Amino acid sequence: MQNVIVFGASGQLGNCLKKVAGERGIDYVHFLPEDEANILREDLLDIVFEKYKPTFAINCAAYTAVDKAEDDVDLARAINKTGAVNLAKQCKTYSTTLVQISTDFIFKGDAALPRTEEDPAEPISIYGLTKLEGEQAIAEIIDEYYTIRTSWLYSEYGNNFVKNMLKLGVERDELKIIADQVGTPTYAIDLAGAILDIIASGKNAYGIYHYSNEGVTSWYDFAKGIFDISGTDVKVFPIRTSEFPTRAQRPAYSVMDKAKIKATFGIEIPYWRDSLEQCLAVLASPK
Ligand SMILES: NC(=O)C1=CN([C@@H]2O[C@H](COP(=O)(O)OP(=O)(O)OC[C@H]3O[C@@H](n4cnc5c(N)ncnc54)[C@H](OP(=O)(O)O)[C@@H]3O)[C@@H](O)[C@H]2O)C=CC1
Ligand SMILES: Cc1cn([C@H]2C[C@H](O)[C@@H](COP(=O)(O)OP(=O)(O)O[C@H]3O[C@@H](C)C(=O)[C@@H](O)[C@H]3O)O2)c(=O)[nH]c1=O
Repeated sequence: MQNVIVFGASGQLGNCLKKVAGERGIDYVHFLPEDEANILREDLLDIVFEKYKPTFAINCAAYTAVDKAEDDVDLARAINKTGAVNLAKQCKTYSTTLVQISTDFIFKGDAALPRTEEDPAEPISIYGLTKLEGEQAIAEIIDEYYTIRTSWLYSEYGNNFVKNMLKLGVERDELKIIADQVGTPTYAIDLAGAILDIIASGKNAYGIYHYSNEGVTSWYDFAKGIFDISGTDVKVFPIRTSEFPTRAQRPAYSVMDKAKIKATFGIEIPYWRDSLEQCLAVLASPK
């Protein structure tokens, strides 16, 4: 019998896991509030692991403010690396499998082919670096882990590019969006479903996996898709990265190869625009 605990439950992915688990009638996943399960508080983790003795722990907790992380290195590293270490140590004690969520931003982004799990990581931001440090620390402590790298997450919950565009689209007459950063958006609801599938599979195929929606796009085309589907009337202009300076550098190309997760777990992945339509329909529906 599975017994699963979720850290970072009030974030975007945590909320999506809650929604999908509810829709599937899964009652063995426990969503832990941060005051009960701060991943930097080893005393609280001792209590939580002793209480649940979980088969799986899903780590959705992270420092995700990419630009802010450049000036907030210690906190980003504490949450993204030390937090992961703390969870891995508990998982070792309780024979728990850790599901760690990581990012396409561990890649440099100078390749022209979808990145596989074996491709070298070379982060160009503090966020990407600290997420990679978290991945590597987990692998040094335990063998029984799934590290799932995903990209460009969005959903009806939390702060994300889709909700930001919908807001800016009504506030402004025109927007300039970077067209030379290419990747794949991921509907966090789809990712949540995949995580629950992996747990339910009963397979012990531990290691690193890539998961995003299918397809390839730029932030510019993603924004165009959001405005087309939602019927938002705003002019959108494609620009180069150099025309939109940000504190952190972002990979120019971060498309991920998903062959491994599809072959290992038989997971079917929706095309990014189909999932975007679903999310926008949810956002447009009466609350
Ligand atoms: N968002 C994205 O575009 C992408 C995200 N990812 C990865 O996916 C995962 C989920 O991201 P997402 O849900 O979007 O992120 P969010 O920022 O929405 O959620 C992260 C959650 O972690 C919580 N948290 C922060 N510090 C701690 C702590 N010490 N203990 C417990 N909880 C803490 C945050 O709480 P609070 O808000 O109070 O700080 C927040 O609720 C992360 O690992 C992220 O790196 C990967 C690719 C893309
Ligand atoms: C608001 C805005 C953004 N942009 C660009 C900046 C950036 O290159 C891109 C996306 O900006 P955001 O700040 O929304 O996204 P960002 O926070 O960089 O998204 C990343 O978050 C982390 C957590 C991840 O792990 C990544 O996979 C990725 O999703 O859009 C424009 O070109 N014009 C605009 O008006």
